Amino acid sequence: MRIQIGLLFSLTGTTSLTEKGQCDAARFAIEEYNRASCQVEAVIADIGSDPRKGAQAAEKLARQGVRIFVGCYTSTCRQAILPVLEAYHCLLVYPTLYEGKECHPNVIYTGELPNQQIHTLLDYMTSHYGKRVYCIGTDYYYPRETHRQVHSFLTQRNGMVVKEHYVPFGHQHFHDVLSDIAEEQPDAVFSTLVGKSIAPFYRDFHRMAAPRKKIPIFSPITKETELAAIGTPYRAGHYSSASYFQSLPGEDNKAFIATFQRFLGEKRPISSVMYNTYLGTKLILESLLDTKSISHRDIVKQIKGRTFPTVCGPMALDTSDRHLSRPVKIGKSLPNGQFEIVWDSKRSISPAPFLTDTKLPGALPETVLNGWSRISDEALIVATMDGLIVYMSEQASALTQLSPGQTVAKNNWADLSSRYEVTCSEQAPYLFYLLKAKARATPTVQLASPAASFGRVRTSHPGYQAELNVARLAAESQANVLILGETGTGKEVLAEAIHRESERRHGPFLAINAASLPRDLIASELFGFVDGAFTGAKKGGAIGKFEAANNGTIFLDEIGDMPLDLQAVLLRVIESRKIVRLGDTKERAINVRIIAATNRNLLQAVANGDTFRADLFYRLNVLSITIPPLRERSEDIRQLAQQFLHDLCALYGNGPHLIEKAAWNALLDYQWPGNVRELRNVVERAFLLAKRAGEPIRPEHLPSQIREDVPLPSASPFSLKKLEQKVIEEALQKSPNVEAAAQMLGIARSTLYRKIKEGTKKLPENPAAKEP
Ligand SMILES: Nc1ncnc2c1ncn2[C@@H]1O[C@H](COP(=O)(O)OP(=O)(O)OP(=O)(O)O)[C@@H](O)[C@H]1O
Repeated sequence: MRIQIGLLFSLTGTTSLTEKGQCDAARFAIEEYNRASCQVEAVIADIGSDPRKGAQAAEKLARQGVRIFVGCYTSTCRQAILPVLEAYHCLLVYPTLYEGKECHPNVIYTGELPNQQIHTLLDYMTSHYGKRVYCIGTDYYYPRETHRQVHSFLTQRNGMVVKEHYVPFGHQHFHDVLSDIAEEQPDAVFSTLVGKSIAPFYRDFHRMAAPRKKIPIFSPITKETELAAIGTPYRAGHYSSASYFQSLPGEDNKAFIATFQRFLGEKRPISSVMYNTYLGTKLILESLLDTKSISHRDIVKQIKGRTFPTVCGPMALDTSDRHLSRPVKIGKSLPNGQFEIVWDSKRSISPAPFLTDTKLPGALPETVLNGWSRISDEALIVATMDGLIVYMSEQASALTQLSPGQTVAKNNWADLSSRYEVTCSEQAPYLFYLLKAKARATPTVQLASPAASFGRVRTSHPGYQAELNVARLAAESQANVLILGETGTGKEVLAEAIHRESERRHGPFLAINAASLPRDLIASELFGFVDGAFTGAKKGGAIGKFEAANNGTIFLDEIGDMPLDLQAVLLRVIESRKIVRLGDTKERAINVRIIAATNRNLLQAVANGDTFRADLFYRLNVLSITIPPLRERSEDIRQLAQQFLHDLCALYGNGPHLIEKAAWNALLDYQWPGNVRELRNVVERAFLLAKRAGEPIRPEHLPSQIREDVPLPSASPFSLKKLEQKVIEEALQKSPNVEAAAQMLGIARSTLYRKIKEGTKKLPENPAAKEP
């Protein structure tokens, strides 16, 4: 059996500097394999740093029968080829470090995740250099998302991102940025520049910023390949982190370098992305030997859960997802273009693709994180229940040798108490330790409660709590915000909470829904119009929502449905902070913060390149918050239902206060396609029925789809959709018109129309189920 493996790399284009090495590494792994059994052919496609080309190349190869791919460097490129992988049942080995938040069934990820690479690098940076950091990156998803995590990490440690700056792909002129860095004098620079921008930035940085103060650059991307392009004397004294460095000691690494360089025909540097590509390709090839199958399911089944030796130490493909647990090192760059290892995790760090914002399992109160050192002399350490230190006040850092990110075993805490007076308070999911040098008396300290509150939005779901941390940051900043979440999850409620907690709280909060407005009216609604601007325009004209929201916040709901031409206008407004009314030429300055929301996969739309503009996406996505669907936060169903019941009792003066156990079970089992909106409607309906009967809420007061809801048989991604289809179908059948069906489902009419249009369900034959 002759097997073809598609190598999707950019041999030309702005990121070719790094990707050429990755392509060589995959070829090397294949050549090594073929030496034993000559069965595999590498089919190379140059995707020219262009995601669309990547998708086209993948599709062409898939049509020719290729089922295994290795490749992609940028996340945008990976995202672009996912639909091809799904359509043709292919597997992709994605060998590049990335921002996480993904676990696609057709992908194996062999690059480092932020919890392995970024958090370790930031820990080192903050403990050795300081917490005032200047971020610079190339303008696309990975740098923006990574800087968001840097921001979140630093804020939790009383640090800050002093400024964030982005440049387009291939940008090579850094004079302005470097003057800015020289002015700001941060403790460190964090760079996510990629490709051709790296060498000019490091060179100019050396010339301009460095002489005043030794400011190091920390970058997850700048490795041996890039250092070679930077050259001497510009490349020494900066930091990176990864599992692999060429300078790793050990005979096995020496042998690997020697054979790889022989294959390359030159003494070219070897970097971690190259090693991760070699490793990923090798894993697939070894599995092929055993399974003799090119089915992505068989290959993954074969590799999952296995531990295998590497020159960096043992690694294993996690059984629950598709990322590697791995040891991580931090390297400091040397004049010769290699790294000196300055820190070594000495153990495998498990992958946490969905724990990218923070290591915290839940939200710690801001008061503790930001204010402790200012308001108290006590040394405070906060650790998770299994001993991972997630926060240390300045006093605690001064008093002990410990640092955040370290795990302290239970008996070692006891050891500390021989040197300090230690008071421990357990408030799950955290342990709070107060330390004092032994000679001093211990005053009683009231620890702040770790429960978080953000206006009406309360949650016990750890993932959502972490997202609410970002929402709090958003409230403190002027940045644009993008809220992602299914319909009815509370995007508008959260947007309003951010507004209410921000400096703009005394200004207006105006919401506009792009999907519910006729296309022709969106522009006039947003920007206003002058007399005679269009046929039928109101006499005297009108101001638009942007002007009306001046000094406040505008909430643009369903932004994913905004027509492309209007997206261009919106982008101009965001950049210039000026609007022009329709039919007018005069520019008017506005001071409005934009919070946008969508329940669509905008990134996919950006990757496809035809429905949403990438530049607008990145403008809006300065801070993005994802609200998990209600079915994933069952802990909130109870809390929200109780809150709604309480509100209803207060509103009606009396009524049932109790929900019977059987009714609770039905509520907790149900999948809530309409999310919080649906829950609120269901509780209100049940409240009124039970009130009339003078009873507590029982199952018979709940709608039939909830009483009869059968738990999903498995975590199949398709069953949920089917369930949703069933619910929509039933609602349409039972309702006299679409409006009533939408009400029954607890979703907006526009949302129901969209779902019908998406092919979720065709309008039924029932002639009654039509528009009124
Ligand atoms: N945390 C909350 N507390 C109380 N009510 C909530 C909460 N979140 C959502 N709701 C209720 O759910 C309804 C839907 O919320 P919202 O309109 O904010 O959702 P959405 O995600 O913007 O929906 P859509 O995508 O359909 O526009 C609201 O009317 C509100 O009453």
